[in-house]
Amino acid sequence: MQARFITFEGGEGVGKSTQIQRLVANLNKRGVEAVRTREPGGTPRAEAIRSFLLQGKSEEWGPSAEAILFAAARLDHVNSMIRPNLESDKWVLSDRFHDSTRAYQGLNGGVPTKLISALEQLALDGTTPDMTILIDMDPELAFERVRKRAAEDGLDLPPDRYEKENLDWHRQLRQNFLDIAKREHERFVVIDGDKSANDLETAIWEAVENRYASELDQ
Ligand SMILES: Nc1ncnc2c1ncn2[C@@H]1O[C@H](COP(=O)(O)OP(=O)(O)OP(=O)(O)O)[C@@H](O)[C@H]1O
Ligand SMILES: Cc1cn([C@H]2C[C@H](O)[C@@H](COP(=O)(O)O)O2)c(=O)[nH]c1=O
Repeated sequence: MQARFITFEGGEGVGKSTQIQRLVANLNKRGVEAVRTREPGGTPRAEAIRSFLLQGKSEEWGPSAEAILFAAARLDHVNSMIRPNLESDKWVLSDRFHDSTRAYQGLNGGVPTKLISALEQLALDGTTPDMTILIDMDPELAFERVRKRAAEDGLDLPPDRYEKENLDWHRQLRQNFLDIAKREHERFVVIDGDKSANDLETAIWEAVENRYASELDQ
């Protein structure tokens, strides 16, 4: 069976982490070895860059430098984690990947497409996702979920680098992802995130099963 590389994308709090865990479990039930990872991060070196970026320490450097840092983390992630797992026939599911750089640093941050494309070429070097699941939802509703989670966990954490941007910024971000998905409609599946976690799980499983029916039947 050919190993597949699936990425999850979308704004803050739309349910990516929840659904990626469920998809790994569903694939495992079908006898598929699947591993879960995230960006920025997924390797010790990339996690170090994640802390620096999400604590906002890079903000004063500007969006182009931040895009370069996300790409540096991605280069290590692809070379040390994603590609080796795919080569040993494991499916890799990543919570965010290069479309986040396009949407956050490129389309919202104003980083020129030429730089974004050059960084993609450098970091991915041909390791492009086979399928991208975009969980699309109103950012206001998604932030309600994030606030509820923080209240339930008794946490009073400061918002991270991008959570603190205003609602218009996040509405534009949502549109950016939808525009990317429209341009690359063969790779993307857009799922409405405004449903229960169980209904979302079913919709995502149907999309994956539909696309890889012959492989999952082996
Ligand atoms: N379908 C859903 N309905 C209601 N709440 C949900 C749903 N899916 C996830 N949640 C809750 O919403 C919060 C955010 O979910 P999750 O962490 O999966 O989102 P995320 O997209 O990975 O977030 P982030 O971008 O902040 O990492 C969590 O508290 C989670 O339990
Ligand atoms: C990969 C990637 C991520 N980001 C942003 C998006 C989020 O605000 C954070 C990651 O946090 P999460 O809770 O794990 O979703 O980083 C970005 O701006 N550019 C990127 O390439």
